[in-house]
Amino acid sequence: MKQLRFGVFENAQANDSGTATWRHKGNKRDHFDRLEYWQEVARICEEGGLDFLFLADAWGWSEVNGERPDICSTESLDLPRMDPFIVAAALIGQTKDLGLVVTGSTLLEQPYSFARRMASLDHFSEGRLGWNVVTTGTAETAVKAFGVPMVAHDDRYDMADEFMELSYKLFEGSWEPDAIERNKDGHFANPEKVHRIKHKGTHFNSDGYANASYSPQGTPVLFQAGSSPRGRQFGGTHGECIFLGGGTAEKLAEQVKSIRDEAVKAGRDANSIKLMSAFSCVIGDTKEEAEAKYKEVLDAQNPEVAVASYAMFTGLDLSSYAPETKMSSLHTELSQTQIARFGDKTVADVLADWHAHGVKPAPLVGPAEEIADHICELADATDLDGFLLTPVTQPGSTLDFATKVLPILRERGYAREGYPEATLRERLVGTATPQLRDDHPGACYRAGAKG
Ligand SMILES: Cc1cc2nc3c(=O)[nH]c(=O)nc-3n(C[C@H](O)[C@H](O)[C@H](O)COP(=O)(O)O)c2cc1C
Repeated sequence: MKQLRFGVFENAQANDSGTATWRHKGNKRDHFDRLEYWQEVARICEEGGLDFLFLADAWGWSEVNGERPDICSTESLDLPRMDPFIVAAALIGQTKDLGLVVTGSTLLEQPYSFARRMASLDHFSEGRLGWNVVTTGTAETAVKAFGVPMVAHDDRYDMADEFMELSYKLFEGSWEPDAIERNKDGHFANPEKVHRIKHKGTHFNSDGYANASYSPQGTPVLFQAGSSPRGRQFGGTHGECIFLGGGTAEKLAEQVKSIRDEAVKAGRDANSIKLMSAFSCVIGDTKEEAEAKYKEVLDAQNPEVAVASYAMFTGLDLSSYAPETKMSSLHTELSQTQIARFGDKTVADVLADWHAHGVKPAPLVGPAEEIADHICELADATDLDGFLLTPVTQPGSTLDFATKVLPILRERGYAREGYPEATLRERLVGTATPQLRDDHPGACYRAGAKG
């Protein structure tokens, strides 16, 4: 039996993942732009002993035939959003142990300034920062908004590899961990321990000194969730904690193995990567109560959201097809996964499915014991290291999980008691020190960067 890790998926916007549950009377997510909302979520996470709060993010928005449908505004489907870095910064002083994971795009950020922002958060949080590395799937609208050239899918991962290389130089190689002496009778920093880094690449150039000094973890804990073959290869090379989108035990076990195999190919220990599956739940004292609770969530959602949101991923307007049309007869040049994954289902089945949970995994609906059983069985059958709760409503979903399911998992030995005195990396990845493991590709850039 493994002691599992647990995180909560959040997004600084009113809805996420293709659903729009903001109208539900108990859901406070529509106040995502108020600090009190985030303070409450963070407090629940920390009191519940969760490992981290994960702040997803995306740039851009989805369009159908070059337009943003009005329902995207009336139901707040992609916009507006808040900056996850600012949310994390605002929560550092409110929390003591909770890990804070921010999403940063290798397509749209500038590595040099990005490294300073990350180091600042890692310093202030005393080593509780994680970086979810994304190449930005919503690239087309995002690049137009940023006024930068479009980069094709696999090339975005090549660009991400180079972004990582330069980031490692800045995080690991410019300032040695003990460069700062802060000695009023001597030096502030030892010049022999501050190194110039040089990087001349295909996408990025940099020549100079990192703007911020070595932070408690050096490189923040690296999270990733790419699922394409190139995405898995990237994750196996750089990721320390990888999210899977959920699914059956069989599918998850296959994905876990494939990512561990990628790690080995990259010269890393297979178990140095922690694999966490997204999951969702609605909890009641009885099955009937949980089902009634879930029905309230579904009833609060405008059914047209499913049509608009599905069209965003595929460009297809499912309302224009007969309900009994087989999904296998449709075609898109956008996300083909969003057709293929429904196999032989009909248009009516898919709209019902999408209305219920969008791209999130279908929630487990039932009493806390049943949810805990499912988590334990999945962990035993798959070699997963943990789970990422994708809430249905907030902060209710997190509160229910933290106060009803986690105590059962603790009793059974699947979840740890309390927080150890450790950085996020030591706690989550199980490293002996706060820094990257020696077999991680970033470790070779420590002190005295390569040119
Ligand atoms: C749990 C989870 C969280 C994710 N969070 C984000 C995110 O915050 N921002 C983002 O652009 N993509 C996010 N993704 C998507 C992945 O990072 C990735 O872009 C997507 O799986 C497509 O990868 P691929 O092109 O390699 O298949 C997430 C995926 C999962 C499963």
